[in-house]
Amino acid sequence: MKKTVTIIDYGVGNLLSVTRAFEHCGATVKLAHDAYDIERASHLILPGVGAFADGMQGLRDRDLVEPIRRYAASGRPLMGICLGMQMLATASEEFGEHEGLNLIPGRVRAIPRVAVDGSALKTPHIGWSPLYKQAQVDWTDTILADTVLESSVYLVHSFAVELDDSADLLSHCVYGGHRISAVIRRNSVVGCQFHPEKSGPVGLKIIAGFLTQDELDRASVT
Ligand SMILES: NC(=O)CC[C@H](N)C(=O)O
Repeated sequence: MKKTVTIIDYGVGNLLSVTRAFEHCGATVKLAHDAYDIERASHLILPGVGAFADGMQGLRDRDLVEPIRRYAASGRPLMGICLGMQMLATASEEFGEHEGLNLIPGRVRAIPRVAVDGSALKTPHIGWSPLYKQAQVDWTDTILADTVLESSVYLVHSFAVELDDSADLLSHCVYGGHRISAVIRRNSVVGCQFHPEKSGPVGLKIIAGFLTQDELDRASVT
């Protein structure tokens, strides 16, 4: 059955490329502008490009913060992309201290300016990086299930999520020898620091994997 994906339109997001990618994977795409649209969604996407503070202000201006938190608590699938992933965290240090959605506990901090070998590290990190899976994770029920190990994905970012609980990490990238959270997940909420809509066939597999995710039993949502 054709899945319907609802993309949150809060004034800060690359809606067109995300829409095209989900439609390419066979989904019907709707945009969410208010709480009603979010309450009716079965698969919700939080895209995002730009500054964390602007993103969260965009949600607050539209009274979308609590509806997104209620949606996540219901156990339905939610995917945050790039800035959208960062907004799933507790808070961000990007240009100050800003509260996030706190759906996956962690803090958004600047990626290091110095590589582990002591050389200077350019930011933003722009380009393709292999996606390394966490060995202890059971992949069968995740969005990465069909993804080839160490497939490359496309990133554009200067900040990254540092998780409170490493059990929420599904996959990491490596930049300058530092581990960068690439895919994080708690309950039905998943975040991609990279852009799956711009990561070619691998990105489309990850998007298709998200479409296979179904609502969790509410009792299992921690
Ligand atoms: N491409 C982006 O929107 C980046 C998100 C965030 N501002 C960061 O620098 O990590």
